[in-house]
Amino acid sequence: GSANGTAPLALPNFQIGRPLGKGKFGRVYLARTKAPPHFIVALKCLHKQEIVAGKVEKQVRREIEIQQNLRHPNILRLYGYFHDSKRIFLVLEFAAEGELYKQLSKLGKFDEKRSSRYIAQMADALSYLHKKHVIHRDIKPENLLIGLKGELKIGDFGWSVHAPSDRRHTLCGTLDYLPPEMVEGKEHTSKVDLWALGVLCYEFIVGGPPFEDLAGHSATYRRIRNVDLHVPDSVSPEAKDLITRLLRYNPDDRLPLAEVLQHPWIKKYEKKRS
Ligand SMILES: Cn1ncc2ncnc(NCCc3cnc(NC(=O)Nc4cccc(C(F)(F)F)c4)s3)c21
Repeated sequence: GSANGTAPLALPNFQIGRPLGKGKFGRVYLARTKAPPHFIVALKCLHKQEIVAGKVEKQVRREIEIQQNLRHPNILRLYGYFHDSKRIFLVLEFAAEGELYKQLSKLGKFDEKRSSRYIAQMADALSYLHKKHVIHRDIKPENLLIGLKGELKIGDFGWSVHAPSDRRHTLCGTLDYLPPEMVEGKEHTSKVDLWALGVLCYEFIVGGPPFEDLAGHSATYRRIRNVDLHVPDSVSPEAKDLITRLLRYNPDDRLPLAEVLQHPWIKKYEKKRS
């Protein structure tokens, strides 16, 4: 029970603020609890008929079940959810600095110090996820947010699964982050996230994904399968070394997360402990 007699996680208990963004299946609003302490959250509103039409209700359920049990500073918290006749609401941690991809498109690319810190935070979050046998499977700038202290937060576990998984999904959205094994519809393991980490590192430093091919999907597929990688000379040798150790065709040849966190390019920019 609560002060006004309704369950705490219910719409009447929230004051809705400005829209924060809109995704495929619904909008996100800044919100706060009416009753003190005024807890600030991001409220994602999903429309049930769109979820049913998109045949993604299983994924939303899985996301809620997975994300509710995750506690890590670089993973956006899902505090809970509630629904009314037409909508499902996800009560999410509010990431005060907003969407990472917006900063990336505004700046064009990140300097290597900022990129290194983001990649270190990603590797930390991914090793936490993999220890819980969760593969995110959808690591890309659009799913990353930035917290109050400039820290990276992985959001949107809509495509995460318990490892290993070979469930075929109609993969929607960008192909740029898919590893060869997913492009070829093979069984995939948590090592798909290692490939995505390499793609992300390249995109942060260079400003665009490594296998993008404006000739279209099949050209991108081919470049991914052939690991047709060209790292510009503007990229430092240490950063290039990490990228090439993650973007390996064979999942078992990809640098494990523990070694990513010990890589010279990561240690070089680690926050100095005063
Ligand atoms: C923009 N913005 N600015 C600040 C800020 N702070 C927090 N959050 C923000 N935005 C919301 C980020 C999200 C986190 N988790 C999500 N989860 C989801 O959207 N799940 C989901 C939906 C529909 C269908 C499916 C599936 F699986 F069925 F496909 C899964 S969206 C913020």
